[in-house]
Amino acid sequence: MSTPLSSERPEHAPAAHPAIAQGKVGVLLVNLGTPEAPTAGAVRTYLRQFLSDQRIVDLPRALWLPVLHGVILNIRPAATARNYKKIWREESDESPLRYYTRQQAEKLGERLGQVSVDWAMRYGKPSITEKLNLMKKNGCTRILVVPLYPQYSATTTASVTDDVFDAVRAMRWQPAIRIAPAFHDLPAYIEGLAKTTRQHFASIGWQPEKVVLSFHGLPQRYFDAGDPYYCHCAKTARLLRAEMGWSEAFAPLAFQSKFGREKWLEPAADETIETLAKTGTKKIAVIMPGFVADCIETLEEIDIAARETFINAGGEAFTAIPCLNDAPEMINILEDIARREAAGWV
Ligand SMILES: C=CC1=C(C)c2cc3[nH]c(cc4nc(cc5[nH]c(cc1n2)c(C)c5CCC(=O)O)C(CCC(=O)O)=C4C)c(C)c3C=C
Ligand SMILES: [Fe+2]
Ligand SMILES: [Fe+2]
Repeated sequence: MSTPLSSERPEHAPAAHPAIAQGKVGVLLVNLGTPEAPTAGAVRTYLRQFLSDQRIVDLPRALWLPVLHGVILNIRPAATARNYKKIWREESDESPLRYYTRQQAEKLGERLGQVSVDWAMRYGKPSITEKLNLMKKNGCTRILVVPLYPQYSATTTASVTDDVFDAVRAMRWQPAIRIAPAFHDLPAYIEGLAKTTRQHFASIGWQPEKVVLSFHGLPQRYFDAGDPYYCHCAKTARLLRAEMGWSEAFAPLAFQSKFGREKWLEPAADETIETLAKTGTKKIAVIMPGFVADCIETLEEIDIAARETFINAGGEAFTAIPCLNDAPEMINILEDIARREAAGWV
C-alpha cells in the first residue's frame, strides 16, 4: 500500500507517522518588501535581494551583476537609507509599508473568521517561504495568496508567483495553492479610491486645479515585450476618472520612480508636476493608485521630493492623497478578493 492520504493513521502506517494538523484555509497577503532598518547596511541587504531578481531587472546576469555589486550596492543604499529615515515609523520601528501590510492582514483576519490570514514580503522579511511553512504547520491545506498589486506586472505579481512555487517545490506534501489575480478594475477598488479621495479633499478644505495619477514606472522595454502593466494603469485611471467625473486633462496619468538609464514609461511624474507649476497651475493633488500602502515611493518621492519640485517651480499648494492603507475601504477590497478567489474553500 502507498502512503496514507490523510492524517488518520491506518493499520499499516509506520508507528512514527506524525499527527498532522490540517483542514484550514489560509490567506497570505504579499507586498513588495522593505528594509529591516533605515540604515545603509539594511538597505543594501534588501536591495541586493530585490535587484537580483531577474523579474525586476531582466538583463543578462553577466552584464547586470557587476553593475549591481560594483556600483549600485555601493552608492544607492546610503542615499535610500537617508530617505527611509524621513518616513520611518519610530513608534513601531518599521517602515510604513510593513506597518500597513500587517494592519491589512490583521483587519482582514477579523472579517474572515475561521480563515487564517497572514502577510509576507517578496523581498526581506517575513519571507513568503517562512510564512507558507508556518501556515502549513498550523494546518492550512488550502492557501490563497493575494499579491498586493492592483495592476499586474511580471516584475511584481509574477515574481510573487515564482517565489510561492519555489517555496512549495521544496515541500513533500504541498498545500493547494491559488493566486489571486490583479484587481486594477475591481469596482470595490475604484470606489475605495474615489471615496478616500473625496474624504481627503474634504479634510484639507481646498480643491486642486489638477490631480496627477501617478503609478510606479517600468522600463518601456518590458511593455514592448508584452507586460500588460501600462494597460492596467491606464484602465484604472480611466475608471477612476469616470467615477470622479474628471477629464483626462484634469487628471493626467504619469509614472514615477525611474531607475537606471533605460527609457521608462512616460510621462515622468516629476516632470509632469514641474511642468504644471511652470505653466501656471497653483494647486495640485497627486494620487498613487498603484500603491495600496504608503511607502518610500509615496511618502518621500512624492509627498516630500515632488512637493518641493512643485513649490520651487512656482506652485502654491500640493497634497498627496494617502494610499488606501488600512482604511475600511481597503479591507472591503481584500474581503471581496478573498471571498471570490477562495470560493468553495470558505
Ligand atoms: C528596475 C527597477 C525597478 C522596477 C522594475 C520596479 C518595479 C516596481 N516597483 C513597485 C513598487 C515598489 N517599489 C519600491 C521601491 C523601489 N523600487 C525600485 C526599483 C524598481 N521597481 C527600487 C530601487 C526601490 C527602492 C527604493 C529606492 O532605492 O529608490 C517600493 C517601496 C518599498 C518600501 O519599502 O517603501 C514599492 C512599493 C511596483 C508596483 C513596480 C512595478 C509595477
Ligand atoms: Fe519599485
Ligand atoms: Fe523611488
